[in-house]
Amino acid sequence: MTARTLYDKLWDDHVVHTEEDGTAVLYIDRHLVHEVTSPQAFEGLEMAQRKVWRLSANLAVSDHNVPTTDRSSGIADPVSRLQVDTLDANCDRHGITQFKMNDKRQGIVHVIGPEQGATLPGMTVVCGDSHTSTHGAFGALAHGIGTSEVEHVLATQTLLAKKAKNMLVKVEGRLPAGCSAKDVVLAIIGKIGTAGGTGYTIEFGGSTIRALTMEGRMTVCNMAIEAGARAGLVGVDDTTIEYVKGRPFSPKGVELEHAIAYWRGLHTDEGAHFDKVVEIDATQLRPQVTWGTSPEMVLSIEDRVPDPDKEKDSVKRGAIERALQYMALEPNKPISDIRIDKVFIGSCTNSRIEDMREAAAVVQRVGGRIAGNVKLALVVPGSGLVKAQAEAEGLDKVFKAAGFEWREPGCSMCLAMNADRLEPGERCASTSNRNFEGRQGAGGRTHLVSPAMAAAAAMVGHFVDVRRVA
Ligand SMILES: CC(C)[C@H](C(=O)O)[C@@H](O)C(=O)O
Ligand code: SF4
Repeated sequence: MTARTLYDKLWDDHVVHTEEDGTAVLYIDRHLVHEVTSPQAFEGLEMAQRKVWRLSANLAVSDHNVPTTDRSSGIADPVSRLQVDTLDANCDRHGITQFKMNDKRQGIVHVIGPEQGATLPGMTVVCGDSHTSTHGAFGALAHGIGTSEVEHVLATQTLLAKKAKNMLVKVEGRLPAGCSAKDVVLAIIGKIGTAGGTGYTIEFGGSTIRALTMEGRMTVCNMAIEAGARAGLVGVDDTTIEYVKGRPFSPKGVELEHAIAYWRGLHTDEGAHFDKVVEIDATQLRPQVTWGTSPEMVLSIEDRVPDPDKEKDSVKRGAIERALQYMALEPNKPISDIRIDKVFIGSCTNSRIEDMREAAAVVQRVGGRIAGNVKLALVVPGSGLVKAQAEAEGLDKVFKAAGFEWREPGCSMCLAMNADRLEPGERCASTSNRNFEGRQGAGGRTHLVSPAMAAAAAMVGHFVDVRRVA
């Protein structure tokens, strides 16, 4: 048999039918649903008088529009309230399992899927959300879909798809102190660009990736979409299997044994062909900070803001100039001199328990309170269960004592769809995944960093090499 990549295997195991032009019908194992991209899908289903094809494949949660402050009196904003109420009503009507806003298991869809064992190796996982790539960390074929596709999946449990090409991003070596999975993925995007993965499914491999925890692998796959690839993947190993075992939705007993036997084969065969291979030396990494308005505009904490005059390519020069203007940065300014107004530790990239621990450890190490110029520092756990775990470990106390706000789970300040946002001109150190103009609020300026770097910036008031703070 010819050697196959992990992507080839996942694809082959889910294809129901392929047309001559390559369009395939893929079977979908898990459909995650949130309030933003599902209302029209349910409406379409009802207009066609269809039922949900396989109820148990669906799991729903509201995350983008939920408030992160006290929820006892509901949602103040009428638009957000309508979105959340609509999802509740749709799930109730169809009998779809949903974690409602005040359920302890509620959280960001990409955090709760894996946490519940609803995301499993070998699955096809879709959701009307581009960061569905996160779930590829489990050796699952996972990607975002549009609202009309959400309706298609609800109605048929299948999706029309065309196979992408295979790309391998191989990261080798031990991560230096102060660097984490976030720095790895920012560096990858810095190298290949936001279009580098377009048309590919990216498998992340190499010793650095193997050494990452499942949470770290999720952080990397989460941002595959920012590298242009709809899906990111990591092969299954003991780390994967250990993480998956014993979760509410995972198989048990003999079913688990059968599943593990299958999962063990979910890696790329020796000698399989990749259409593109990129190699990264992790030992050379430094903590990363984005300076511009695209995730590829990224440098290390030891660098300076780029100088457009040094760029020969006029298109690139124009892009740098525009980004610097929006970000209100002067060329050649040391990244470590950039002062910030707000800090956001959260989002589906970095809101799991290890992220909370990493940030709290820095806060504790530096000691004292957040810097005077930092108006607001938010810590938003990715789910109610992450929040409870963090509280059991006393992390909330560490944050609160230092002046951070400890919030309820949701997308929060990752994007301006709820009450948490930047005001025009404000500058934020954020652990999220997108730094586009206005992403965190009209006129807001976003710098993407790791949880450790965000915590360090909060304490010092400007970006700082986390290896240098106390
Ligand atoms: C609202 C949703 C459709 C969107 C996405 O697809 O990713 C959001 O989650 C984001 O991060 O921009
Ligand atoms: S946390 Fe941010 S990136 Fe993730 S799903 Fe929510 S809005 Fe999208």
